[in-house]
Amino acid sequence: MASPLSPKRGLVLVADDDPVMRLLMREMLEQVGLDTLEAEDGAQALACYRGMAPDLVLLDVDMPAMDGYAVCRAIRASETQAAVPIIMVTGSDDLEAVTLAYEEGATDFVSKPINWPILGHRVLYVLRASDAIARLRIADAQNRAVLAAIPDTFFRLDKDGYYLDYEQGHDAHAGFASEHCAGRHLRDVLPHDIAQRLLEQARAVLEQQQVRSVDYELVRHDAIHHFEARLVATGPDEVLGLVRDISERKRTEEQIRRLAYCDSLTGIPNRQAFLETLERELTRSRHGGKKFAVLFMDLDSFKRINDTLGHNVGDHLLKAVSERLRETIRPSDLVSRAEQHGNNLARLGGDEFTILIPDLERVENALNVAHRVKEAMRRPFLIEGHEIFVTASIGISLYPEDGEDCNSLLKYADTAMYHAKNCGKNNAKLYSSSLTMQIMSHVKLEVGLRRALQNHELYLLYQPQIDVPSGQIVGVEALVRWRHPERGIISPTEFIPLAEETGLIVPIGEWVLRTACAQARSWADMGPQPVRMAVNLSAKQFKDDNLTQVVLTALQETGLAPGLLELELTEGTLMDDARATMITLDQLRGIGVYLSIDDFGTGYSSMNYLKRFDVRALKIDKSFISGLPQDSENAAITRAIIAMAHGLKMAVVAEGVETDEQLVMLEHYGCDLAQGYYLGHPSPPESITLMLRNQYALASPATL
Ligand SMILES: Nc1nc2c(ncn2[C@@H]2O[C@@H]3COP(=O)(O)O[C@H]4[C@@H](O)[C@H](n5cnc6c(=O)[nH]c(N)nc65)O[C@@H]4COP(=O)(O)O[C@H]3[C@H]2O)c(=O)[nH]1
Repeated sequence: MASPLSPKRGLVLVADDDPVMRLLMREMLEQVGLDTLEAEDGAQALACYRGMAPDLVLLDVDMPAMDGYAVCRAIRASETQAAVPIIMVTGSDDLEAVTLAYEEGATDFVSKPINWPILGHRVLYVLRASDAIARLRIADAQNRAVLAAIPDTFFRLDKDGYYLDYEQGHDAHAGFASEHCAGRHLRDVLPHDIAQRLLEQARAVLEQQQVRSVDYELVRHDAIHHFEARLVATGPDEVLGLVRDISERKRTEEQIRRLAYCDSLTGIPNRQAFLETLERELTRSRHGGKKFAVLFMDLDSFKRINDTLGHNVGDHLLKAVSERLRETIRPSDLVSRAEQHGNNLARLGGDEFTILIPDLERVENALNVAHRVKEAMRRPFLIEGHEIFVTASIGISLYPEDGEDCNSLLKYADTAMYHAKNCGKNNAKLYSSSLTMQIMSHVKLEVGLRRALQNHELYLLYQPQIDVPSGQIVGVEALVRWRHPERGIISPTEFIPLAEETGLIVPIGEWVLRTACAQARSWADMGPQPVRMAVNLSAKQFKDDNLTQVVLTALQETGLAPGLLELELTEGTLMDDARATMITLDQLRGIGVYLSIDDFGTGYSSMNYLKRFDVRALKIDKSFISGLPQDSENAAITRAIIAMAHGLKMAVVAEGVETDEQLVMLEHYGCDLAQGYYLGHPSPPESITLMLRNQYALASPATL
């Protein structure tokens, strides 16, 4: 009966000169399912072995002519591959025979007298063991082949971190010599921190029986090499490590990272890189209870430069800007950690740049950086022979005050930047939640303003202008108001800038002009001395190519004499683009309208310009009048302006006259006209009609 232990049956050569022994042996072996062959002497045994290739040889030591030892030796000598198991049958307790048998290459022995019942099992066991050894040999050969084929260095470690062995890989630069490591501790071979990490991971590998890897860097032959050690448990207390030089892979990864994270034009980090830096900073600051700021910078006139000087110059400018920013944000107040430095600055796209200021102790630090950036941008850029002047608008958001996540912080810095732009460019503004409210209401106001004209929500008030010596009303200024359906009356100081920004000033201005001209015409028809109608023109209106035509049409449609229309311009409007201004002024003068300068004294106040522009009158800003008569400085300025204007044959209007004393003083200085609450508030047309009626009645009662 076959033994349940036997994995496979086989062919056994039984060699013995005693036929009884051979018979018994064969009987026992066939009992356990083995096939047998027999040989009656050594020579026959050898021939049989060569001819039949048995799986096992049972060999009696004492045989005539060629004994068992000689046969064993001959078999072993002829073997090229796996060794066939040979069991020698020796005399009882013949230690010398046993020793000799092993020396000749025997696998096992049985001694006489043979324990027949167990012989078959013994043979089966040896067959199985030799089978296992053969398999092990194959596996070992395969392992060696694999290890020889891969370039990695490999080693074995015990659980305490001692190298059991160490086999250097193909790249001799990468590893250590075998004798340098075998028997030594990781710490004696590698820098302490790397050894520690390897040891920790090796222990984890033993605990969890999972493959783990550790990346580390070593300076080898004056160059930094990156290595990856993969650790795998090969027993309960033993770890196999495969070490590969991954420097090339790291370089490729770095190259890919650079391509994915760098702005190709300027070489600084791009939006993606910045967002990731921001994310890391957020986590760091959250844990460390720290603050940081995000600066959002936009160049004020980049589009103009691109359009006028071409994209090539635009690209060069962006490069130069990023370089200058890099220099500007280098000082230590900006950079908390060296490796962070490069990523603190980024180009989000177009002319938008961002800067991260970590470890912010005071908000002022962020403002200081913004200030430095602004100053750096103001220095002219020399690009392809062009001297280019740019300014920057900067918005700042703060963590944690303004937001708790990257997108919000970036969005708020952007919002603050727009606010800075709206506040006159070349500005830096902090974001505050009230700013969002402000912007929201700004947007709502804009939507409302677009409807205001159609819905007849705009109307004009008129403020009288008095001839100082005579006290007569000689003119009125038209001042627009907006009756908002929900908010009530809105001042022009609030909605005119918005109208300018959105371009709505052009249709609104046109409406004001037509309405005012029509009103002036109806007053002109009322009496002998017609009053002049002053209308404010904002800068945008003045630049509108259609302005002259609009003025002409308003005059023609209403039939108002051009000399009765006064257009008030501010100094800023006139100075903006001198050449274009001269042309428009010439055209307006050609029509015959009266031109004056509003808010004089608050801007450039240049006499040269006044001469060149050749306007008929100037209005002294009310800020100079309000201090009179006590403020001696303002008094001196007012007197000087009046004298200068008269020298240029210009009439002078004083704005904001609120008291009798002011009027007396202005009269004393020779001021021509005055306007202000003391003389009349901005009023509805009916009130002015009444005033004019009274005036005409007093002058000539017969006309009433
Ligand atoms: N404190 C004080 N203020 C006085 C006194 N007398 C008059 N004012 C105010 O001073 C402003 C004078 O107008 P502005 O300098 O042309 O300044 C105007 C003008 O620049 C602009 N604006 C008004 N209407 C129009 C318009 O139809 N078109 C354009 N483009 N701008 C306009 O809005 C500005 C403000 O207009 P308002 O709010 O009507 O304010 C008016 C007027 O109400 C006084 O005695 N004391």
